[in-house]
Amino acid sequence: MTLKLQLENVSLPLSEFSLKADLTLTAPVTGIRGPSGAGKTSLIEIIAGLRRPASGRIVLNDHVLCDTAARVNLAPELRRVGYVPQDLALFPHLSTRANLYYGHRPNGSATSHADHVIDLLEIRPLLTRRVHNLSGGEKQRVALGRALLASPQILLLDEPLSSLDVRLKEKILPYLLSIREDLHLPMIYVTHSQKELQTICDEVLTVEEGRITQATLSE
Ligand SMILES: Nc1ncnc2c1ncn2[C@@H]1O[C@H](COP(=O)(O)OP(=O)(O)OP(=O)(O)O)[C@@H](O)[C@H]1O
Repeated sequence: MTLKLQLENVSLPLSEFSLKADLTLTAPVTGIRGPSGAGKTSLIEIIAGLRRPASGRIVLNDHVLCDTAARVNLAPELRRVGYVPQDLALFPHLSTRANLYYGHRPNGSATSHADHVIDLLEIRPLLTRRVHNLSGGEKQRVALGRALLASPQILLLDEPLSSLDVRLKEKILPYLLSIREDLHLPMIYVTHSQKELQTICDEVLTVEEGRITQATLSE
């Protein structure tokens, strides 16, 4: 899947500064890094539709998601944007299956897409388990699966490995690479880890006090 995500003169006032974005993303996987409190999550949430910018325009593959001048701001579920927040936001009392299919959007070959995702992430044995009984790594895979079953055109990942210990990081990273290689799904990947940036990302942006600059992967 090719990507063209345009953020045109996007501005969001935060407590100490404003987040400003004026860029076009086309890389398969764009990494986002920057100090704590720099505005990384805010940027992701604007794209996901969870926050409304004060001004600007956001266009995903020629589909207008937000245009403040035209008073357009699509609801998150209408954006074809998959989002896995830092806290995963799973429903603990529901089964893995119910969580997975929560935002399910059949994409034509519906069953095969769902089956493919479930097998790719190796979560079939977990389908009938309640989510609150799953391990951290299992929950992470279920959250990824839920986002993928909504057939997004882009996947937004906010520090997907940061809460996992080293052993689990090593286990989950290959699944993220499979999403990249097998599903060819473009991603925006927020991380503090240079290793993750180098392993999974094609380009990297740095966010500092709301300002976004292009960086190189080797820095
Ligand atoms: N709803 C809000 N209104 C105003 N300011 C906010 C809001 N949410 C967060 N902020 C502030 O905006 C700044 C950026 O927050 P954000 O969560 O986007 O940073 P971040 O780069 O993702 O940080 P971290 O790496 O710690 O997750 C912080 O100073 C935060 O306190």
